[in-house]
Amino acid sequence: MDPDLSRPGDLPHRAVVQLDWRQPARPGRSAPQEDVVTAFLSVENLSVRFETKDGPFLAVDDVSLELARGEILALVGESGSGKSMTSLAMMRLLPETATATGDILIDGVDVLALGRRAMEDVRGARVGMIFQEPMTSLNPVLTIARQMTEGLVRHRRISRGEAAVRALATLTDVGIPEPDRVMRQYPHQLSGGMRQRVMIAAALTLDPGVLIADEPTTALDVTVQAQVLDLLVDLKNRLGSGILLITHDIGVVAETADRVAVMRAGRIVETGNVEAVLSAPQHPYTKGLLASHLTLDRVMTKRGSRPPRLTEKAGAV
Ligand SMILES: Nc1ncnc2c1ncn2[C@@H]1O[C@H](COP(=O)(O)OP(=O)(O)OP(=O)(O)O)[C@@H](O)[C@H]1O
Repeated sequence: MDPDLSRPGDLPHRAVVQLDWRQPARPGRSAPQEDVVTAFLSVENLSVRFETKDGPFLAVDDVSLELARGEILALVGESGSGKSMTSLAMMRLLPETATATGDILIDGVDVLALGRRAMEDVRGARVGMIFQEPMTSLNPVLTIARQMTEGLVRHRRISRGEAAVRALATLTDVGIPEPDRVMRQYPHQLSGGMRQRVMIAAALTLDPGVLIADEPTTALDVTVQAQVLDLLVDLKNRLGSGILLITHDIGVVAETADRVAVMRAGRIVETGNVEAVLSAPQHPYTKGLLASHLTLDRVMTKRGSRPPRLTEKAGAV
């Protein structure tokens, strides 16, 4: 599908070139121009506060992060550290008792300032979301075809027939064998791994710049987990998707991510390139996370021994 270049959200990430604002032009010199990896998603000083009977509680405390297209940023931390609240705030899907403050820019759009209808357009079209358990996101009484084409018909105003062609192509993109047959099936007729692939395909149909994947493999068995993670890396490389990968598993970070932000008690305590953070963690909490998982050698060995690419696999899950 050709991108609609009139919409900033459809610009291929490689085309993003901007003046480097960090180096203002001096008299007599032309302003330096260079390729800058522009953040598609930018979060600044985000806090999420709950009013509880014991008083206010900050589930997310002054979090800042950026994500460009074509990279995977892992947000890692133990249960309760605030990962999900951070991502739900980005999608404006927080519980009603929560209040978010700060700045969240998605493709230049100030998410916290949007009205409800405008936010519905951002969801799906600019940011796709994948959850841990696809059955909670897929509608059990609708065929896969119906669920895959709904967003396209609504957001892109194309016919059901055109939407079906696009849906079929996206199912093929995520490595689903016999996509024609899968289109006619219901979620319960698919394996867990296949459902997660369908979920990823559904999130991709509108060609969003960013995918938020909240523990996308936790509910899957180990072999299928590796295949789904491999798929995310493949999508990043092939389609240039930016992926925010939320996980409690440092092994998943080592396997998949380019950069990592380590979260603890609502705050980001350490951030950097994965190799740098995993081989020389600075914060005691990061050291603890690593120690409680695998020895460092094993984590880094895992990263070096990525499973074969999707296209080389004999059978998809
Ligand atoms: N409705 C709520 N009211 C009050 N506190 C809440 C509510 N929902 C979540 N919290 C608290 O917010 C904090 C952050 O929760 P969050 O779900 O973001 O953590 P997490 O890192 O995603 O954990 P997990 O991996 O278990 O999902 C936790 O301490 C949690 O107890």
